[in-house]
Amino acid sequence: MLSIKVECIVDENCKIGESPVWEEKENSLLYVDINGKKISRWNSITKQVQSIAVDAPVSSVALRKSGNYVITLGTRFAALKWNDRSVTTIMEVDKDKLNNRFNDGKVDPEGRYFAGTMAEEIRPAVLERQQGSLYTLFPDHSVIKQFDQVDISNGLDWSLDHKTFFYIDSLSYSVDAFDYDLQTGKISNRRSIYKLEKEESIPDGMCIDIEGKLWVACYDGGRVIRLDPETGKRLQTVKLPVDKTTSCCFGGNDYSEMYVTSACQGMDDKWLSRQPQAGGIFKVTGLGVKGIPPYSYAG
Ligand SMILES: O=C(O)[C@H](O)[C@@H](O)[C@H](O)[C@H](O)CO
Ligand SMILES: [Zn+2]
Repeated sequence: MLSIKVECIVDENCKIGESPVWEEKENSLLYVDINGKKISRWNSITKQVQSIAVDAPVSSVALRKSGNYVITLGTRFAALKWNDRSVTTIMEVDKDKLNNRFNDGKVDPEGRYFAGTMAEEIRPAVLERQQGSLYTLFPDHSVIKQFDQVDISNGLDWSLDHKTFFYIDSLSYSVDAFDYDLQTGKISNRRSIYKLEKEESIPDGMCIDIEGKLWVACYDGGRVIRLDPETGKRLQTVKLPVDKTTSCCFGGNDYSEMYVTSACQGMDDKWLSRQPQAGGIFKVTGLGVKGIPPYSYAG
């Protein structure tokens, strides 16, 4: 019997920690603090964190095939060169929506960067609704809008056969699936595969494991849950010592560890004193299932 262990590896109070991505080449975990406006890299060997501050909310980071990274910054897709600390805009979206920002993003198996937008929150999960859209940045730097009318564009990933795209609009309290056309990057046939239970609260970031099951971080639920997208059943719940769990990814040795980000924004002093690790980064071992490496942006 494996025993699950949860450990806080970066004890910092990210306002909104998000977008954990394992970078094998650097033995490191990348993540962002959206409202802390920084991108960080935790080295699993030295245990040191390096950070780059930026001038706008940074909501996701992804690897780039040519080296370095791509990020979603404000309403821009941008390139980030780590050593130069330079950020260059690739494309801007939602130019007519001044109160919007990007939220979660991830690269598809063909190297396209998917990321969605939302209105700025007044407080957690309170915002002008239906202002967001889901976008795709292609390797040639063109952008398409996949759909609009999104409340909080959040977790996303692809099935292991690349025929299904999984997506979360947080305020729908649902994990959805679409048919995915890997050739064109187009999606169709939206349906719900899982509705969150009350104590699971709000679905946030998501990743897939090597058995094709989905792991969803539950914001205000203090947990990650494992779902079977075929049957729509929850298979497992892993609780964390903080309520605002925001996202998860696999990484570490052979992708056998899970990394979970969290947030502290919106918590009062009493809540924070009960959960001093709120906003920290956590490592979960002993799950007995591995993940898959992240894809890199091909542009
Ligand atoms: O982490 C994110 O994806 C958002 O930027 C957060 O703000 C939360 O998801 C949201 O508050 C929960 O509803
Ligand atoms: Zn999120």
